[in-house]
Amino acid sequence: MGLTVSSLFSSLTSLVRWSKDKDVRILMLGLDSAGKTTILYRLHLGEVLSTIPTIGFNVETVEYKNIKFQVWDLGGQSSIRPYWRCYFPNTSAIIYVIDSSDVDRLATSRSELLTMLSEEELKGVPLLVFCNKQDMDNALKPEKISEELGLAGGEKTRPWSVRGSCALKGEGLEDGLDWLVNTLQNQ
Ligand SMILES: Nc1nc2c(ncn2[C@@H]2O[C@H](COP(=O)(O)OP(=O)(O)OP(=O)(O)O)[C@@H](O)[C@H]2O)c(=O)[nH]1
Ligand SMILES: [Mg+2]
Repeated sequence: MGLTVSSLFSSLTSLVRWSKDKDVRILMLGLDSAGKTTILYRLHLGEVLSTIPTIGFNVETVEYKNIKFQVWDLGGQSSIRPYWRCYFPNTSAIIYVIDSSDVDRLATSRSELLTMLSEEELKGVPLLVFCNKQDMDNALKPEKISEELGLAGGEKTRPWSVRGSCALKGEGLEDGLDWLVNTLQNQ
């Protein structure tokens, strides 16, 4: 019993130390109009803001379960994508956002994702994919997008998860963050 209490205390202590000391820097990437900025402000303010295309980046602190995430939301237009790499150093986790209804650009989104994952600076960094806009009639299901991305066959160097979300309704976002918190804490 004594041992159990002491090991519980020690895990709690390490959890507190982890959340205080660790600079949890999250990069949120994906093609233009995927919903990144909408997700950022949904998480930061708890509401949906009207957005314009991001030229450059937005950065906000998102506090979730006593952990402060510094979330960097980068513009996704093709002319801006080459600058994503400037933000790669010291990244704790990547959130990659896909517009599930943008079927025509899924291949482009996959190719941008795979290019990014091949970067040395992001080696082993956990990846959370949000298949956003699940409210749209033509949205592909997360399972289908996951299959198209092909991570199950090829990505063995990092923890990853592909999940559905609807930023407008706030659905799926907390489940995704829960996965991220658990993954980071178990690293
Ligand atoms: N139907 C639906 N629309 C969404 C959802 N999330 C975002 N949108 C809309 O998609 C559009 C683009 O959203 P943004 O958040 O600006 O997209 P972004 O990924 O930041 O785009 P860039 O800044 O250009 O890279 C906006 O009109 C949002 O209201 C969603 O879950 N469902
Ligand atoms: Mg944006």
